[in-house]
Amino acid sequence: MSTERIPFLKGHGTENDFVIVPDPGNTFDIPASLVARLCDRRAGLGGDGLLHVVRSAAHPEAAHMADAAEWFMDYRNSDGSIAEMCGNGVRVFARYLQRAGHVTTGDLAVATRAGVRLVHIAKDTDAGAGSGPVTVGMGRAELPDVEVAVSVGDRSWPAHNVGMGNPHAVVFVDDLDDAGRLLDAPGVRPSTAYPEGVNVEFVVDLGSRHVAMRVHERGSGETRSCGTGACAVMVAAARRDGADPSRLGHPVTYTVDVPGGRLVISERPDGGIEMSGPAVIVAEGTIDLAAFATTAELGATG
Ligand SMILES: N[C@@H](CCC[C@H](N)C(=O)O)C(=O)O
Repeated sequence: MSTERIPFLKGHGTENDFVIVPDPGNTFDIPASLVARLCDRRAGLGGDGLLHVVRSAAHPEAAHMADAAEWFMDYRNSDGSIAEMCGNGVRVFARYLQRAGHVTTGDLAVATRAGVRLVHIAKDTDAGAGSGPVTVGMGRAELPDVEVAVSVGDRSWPAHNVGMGNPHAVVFVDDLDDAGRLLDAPGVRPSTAYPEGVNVEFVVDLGSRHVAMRVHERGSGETRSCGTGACAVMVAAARRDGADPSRLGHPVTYTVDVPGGRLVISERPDGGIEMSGPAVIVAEGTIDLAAFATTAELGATG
């Protein structure tokens, strides 16, 4: 990257936090190593992931969606790896577009690696600018017919295999502490079930159609929320509870509490899933790229 200073914002959705890099023309090269440094909570800005904001027409992975969605969410996990979709991220992405004046409240389409997602930005509440919830059409869940199991230490549970554009394994446990410290990724078997890795959600019941979860995210570790994970949890809970909307013939709604807040998720009889939650921008500034170069890189350029 030749540019020495680039703009950034910081935002979160239910405390799943992101470094946002606006780059409409896709002129910045942001390699995985730089993503990891920017997301580092001690040596960088800190974040569970990075949202690279690019016009679809300017990005080779999104140009085919440019007619349907002007903007592409080029999402990266905090270790620099690429993911297909980020449910909290797409709400924060929409909030950034609103704040930057690219869109107003109402409907917009966002291109992602999982396809185009329709987003609705609600009007502000009395709480101030950017306070209205953001609702995202998350598409349909895929339910591969493969038995999977999740383990932590010497304990193991059968898991629900749910695809939300990205892969999830959902386990129902008696206590969220059963997940342990989640510093390391839980074991998931068989390894062939998730060749690209997996996000793992641990879930407890709080009441009727009300659950709480913790998550270990592929590429980011334990986070305080995962939007796609919450949708996977909703789908798994509805199947477990005999509340499959396609059988009932009406929508089903679950409240999913995460360590960083609350998400409300509905599934329609046609399988379409909608998620609502907050999206907040908390800071804006400039990144001095020289400060993120390694000693070796500085030596090579200096
Ligand atoms: N936090 C996100 C999911 C981000 C991607 C995930 N770690 C993966 O690799 O699939 C969300 O809110 O959905």
